[in-house]
Amino acid sequence: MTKGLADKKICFLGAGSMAEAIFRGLLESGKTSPDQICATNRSNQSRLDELSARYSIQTTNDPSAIRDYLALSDIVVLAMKPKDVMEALRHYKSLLREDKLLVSVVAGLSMETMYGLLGNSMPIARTMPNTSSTIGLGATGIAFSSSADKEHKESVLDMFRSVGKVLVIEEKQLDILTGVSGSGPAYVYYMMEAMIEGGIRGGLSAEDARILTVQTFLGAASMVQQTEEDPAVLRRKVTSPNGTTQAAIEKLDEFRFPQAVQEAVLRSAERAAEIGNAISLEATKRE
Ligand SMILES: NC(=O)C1=CN([C@@H]2O[C@H](COP(=O)(O)OP(=O)(O)OC[C@H]3O[C@@H](n4cnc5c(N)ncnc54)[C@H](O)[C@@H]3O)[C@@H](O)[C@H]2O)C=CC1
Ligand SMILES: O=C(O)[C@@H]1CCC=N1
Repeated sequence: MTKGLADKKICFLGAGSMAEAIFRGLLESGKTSPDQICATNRSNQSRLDELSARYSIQTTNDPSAIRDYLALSDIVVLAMKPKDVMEALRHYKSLLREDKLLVSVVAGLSMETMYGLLGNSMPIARTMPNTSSTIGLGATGIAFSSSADKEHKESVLDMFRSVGKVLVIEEKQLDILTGVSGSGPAYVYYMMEAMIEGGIRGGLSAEDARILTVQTFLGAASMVQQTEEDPAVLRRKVTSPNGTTQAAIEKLDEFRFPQAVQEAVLRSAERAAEIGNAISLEATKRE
């Protein structure tokens, strides 16, 4: 077990897909043991039963037990939907103090808004992981508050390195990082869905179209990673003059594929900012 997370108690506020991806990585990498982890939600008992059976962690949805776990925790991971954040931070703010570290995975939620809701300057790591963390192949962006010290940073880096690659960036870059890698897996799945459908339309069985598509994505991503070549260079190596790939790329260009993907990335970033602004506005209104 590394120094960063050794003996640290970690409480997850939210027990959904992101929370599970992170604590699964922590447990599988051996960076924490199950007794260090507690996952909580508001009311879904069967989900908590499933998680405690699968990972042997502590779970609860009882508000007073959540308070007890929070009081004992060194690290609190905010892993709920943006719409639930304001209420949760207000509800638990007396327990979220400078002696703990808050790790948020919530899209768009700024440190300024969190500090406004908490009314203190506890150390915060604002992060943006993705669901590939579930299998240790996540990509996570992290920005730290100025109150985060070396040990806090080491703990958070340890946490997210256990589920994939980590980039420490400025907070203002987190929204665009969300557009690339936070939402990114969905664009890739969308393209895979379309390729499978195209294969089926052309006469392949659904199973064969899926096998070929998955292997093509795995192979292409690994080629970029292992050869370190520019994707554009690798694309040109597939594209014989006047061949099949050129014909296909011309069709993608006809539908403005590159523009569509770029606009999607930017729109996701814009949406993250909108979500963050909406929470900030709501928080100020209710002060
Ligand atoms: N799903 C994704 O691909 C990614 C999600 N995120 C962020 O992660 C956060 C969570 O997303 P998911 O795990 O997908 O959501 P989810 O809907 O799977 O899980 C949310 C969990 O929060 C719980 N919750 C709500 N209010 C609570 C409260 N007051 N106390 C304790 N638990 C509470 C819910 O019961 C549920 O267990 C979101 O803010 C999202 O922006 C970040 C990166 C990627
Ligand atoms: O769609 C969302 O809002 C979350 C954040 C990044 C990925 N999923």
